[in-house]
Amino acid sequence: MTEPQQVDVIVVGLGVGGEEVAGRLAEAGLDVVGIDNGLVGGECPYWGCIPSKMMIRAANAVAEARRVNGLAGTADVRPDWTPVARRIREEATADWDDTVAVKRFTDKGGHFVRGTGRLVGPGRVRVGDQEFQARHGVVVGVGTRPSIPPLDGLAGTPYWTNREAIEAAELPGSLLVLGGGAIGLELSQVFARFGVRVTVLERSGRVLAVEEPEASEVAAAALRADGVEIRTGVAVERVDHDGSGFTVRAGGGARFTGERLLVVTGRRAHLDELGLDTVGVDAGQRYLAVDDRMRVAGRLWAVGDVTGEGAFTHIAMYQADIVVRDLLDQVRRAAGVPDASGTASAVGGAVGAASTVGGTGGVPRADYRALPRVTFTDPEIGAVGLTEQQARDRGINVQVGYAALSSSTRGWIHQVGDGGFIKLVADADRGVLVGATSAGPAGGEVLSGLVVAVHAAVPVSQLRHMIYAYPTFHRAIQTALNDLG
Ligand SMILES: Cc1cc2nc3c(=O)[nH]c(=O)nc-3n(C[C@H](O)[C@H](O)[C@H](O)COP(=O)(O)OP(=O)(O)OC[C@H]3O[C@@H](n4cnc5c(N)ncnc54)[C@H](O)[C@@H]3O)c2cc1C
Ligand SMILES: NC(=O)c1ccc[n+]([C@@H]2O[C@H](COP(=O)([O-])OP(=O)(O)OC[C@H]3O[C@@H](n4cnc5c(N)ncnc54)[C@H](O)[C@@H]3O)[C@@H](O)[C@H]2O)c1
Repeated sequence: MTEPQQVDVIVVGLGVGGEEVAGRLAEAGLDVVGIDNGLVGGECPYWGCIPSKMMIRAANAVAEARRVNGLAGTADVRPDWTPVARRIREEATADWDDTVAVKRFTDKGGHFVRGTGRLVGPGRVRVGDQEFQARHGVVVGVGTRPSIPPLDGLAGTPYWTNREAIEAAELPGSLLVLGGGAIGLELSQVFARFGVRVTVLERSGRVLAVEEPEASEVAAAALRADGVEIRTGVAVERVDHDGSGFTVRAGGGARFTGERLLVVTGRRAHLDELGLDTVGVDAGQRYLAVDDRMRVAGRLWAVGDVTGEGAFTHIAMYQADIVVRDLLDQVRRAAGVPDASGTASAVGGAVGAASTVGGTGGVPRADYRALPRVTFTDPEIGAVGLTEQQARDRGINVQVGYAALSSSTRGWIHQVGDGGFIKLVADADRGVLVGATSAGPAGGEVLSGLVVAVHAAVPVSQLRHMIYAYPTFHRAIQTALNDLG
């Protein structure tokens, strides 16, 4: 082993969060090594958000075309998976090749190493037979991998995770989906709309169990209308594969069969692989705990899914911005620049950039009160902040307001496909919203106003006396506000 190579920053894992941090720090003039053992960009562009939303776009076009019947004449819709699979291969993933993403990073001045990075001491990372020592810090953005339940018979069968489902060039005749969470519901609806016989097997009492019960009902009803069979409260006991199909046996003698089995039962961080013990950090945690500046320990930061603060691309990006600013602030301080303003040119280079990027206004602290999330089923389920139950569990003096979209003018006009609602959760003592759900044809877009309301703690009295355009879906927010009680 040769002497470690001295660099400014080492980023382990160049997924959504890591790539953003590494790229921006390299652009700022720091000497950055970025390490990834998979594809630069991570899960989101290759097996997650982007290709799944391309599938959803296509499946929604199929569903909307079918709605011509009864609304606008007749339409004979014959879905074909070929253009969807082609688009994912050619436009989204370049056939799962990250050449462009690597170049994006190296063009910014970063140094890329393909391999598995592991901490071997404070500021030190080994990858293969190379070792790097970081002057300013190490950032860990290694994401998560599918959490596969230890079910009898499952290991060794050719089950799918999200990766095989996204890569599918041809669709099976039937599909069992283990897990009725975000991935399970989004992909089940897509495949059903393309003619696959889909059965969702969910362990808990309802699908999308982290959201409001009303959201679970809307999502389940929509999927059932697309022909998906949804079973909840299913305790899977055993999985078998006979070469041509799967059999899943569950409690009470239930038995389900399908040509393919998709296992989407959550995700898991793999902290044991990171060498955390060499820097005094507990590798037995479920996720890598961070403070509100994304710091794990001295000069060690983490970003994205591995932090357990919400497995969403927008969280990884939000955290990345904090890491970049905090790290550059540290660089500035190490260079003895007392204040961000005015002194940049005196020290030049990266420190100059640090003063600009991480400087005036200070380093923002992470605040997840108004964490938005959207499950892209049709109708979409958008949510922000606390659910009613979470608010009650925190001892908040809760008021709830509800409005069904089908009772709104726009919902009535929309007619077919108008399932959804607005639900508001208010803190009656403070007179502000602490959470909201917006389910509907454009539920994720309608959500934006509610995110502002929760984030900025806009008084309910002000929200009530705003003007809501007629006849929009978001006008149902006003109805729900008037229902608060
Ligand atoms: C099917 C699906 C759909 C999704 N849809 C959405 C959506 O619509 N909206 C949304 O906000 N989020 C969505 N997500 C979640 C989103 O993809 C993740 O939140 C996001 O990718 C997290 O980014 P990350 O940087 O934390 O990790 P990842 O994207 O997982 O990247 C981690 C990277 O680290 C690398 N790595 C791991 N260990 C090491 C190591 N030891 N050394 C070197 N490299 C390593 C991996 O190869 C990978 O490239 C979806 C996820 C899935 C699976
Ligand atoms: N639109 C989006 O933003 C989007 C889309 C997809 C994924 N994601 C992210 O990816 C994460 C992972 O998605 P996911 O759907 O894998 O996880 P999830 O945690 O959302 O859902 C997993 C589901 O599987 C169920 N389950 C667990 N073990 C089971 C078992 N043995 N049998 C039957 N059911 C079982 C759980 O009760 C849960 O309902 C999400 O939490 C989300 O943060 C986001």
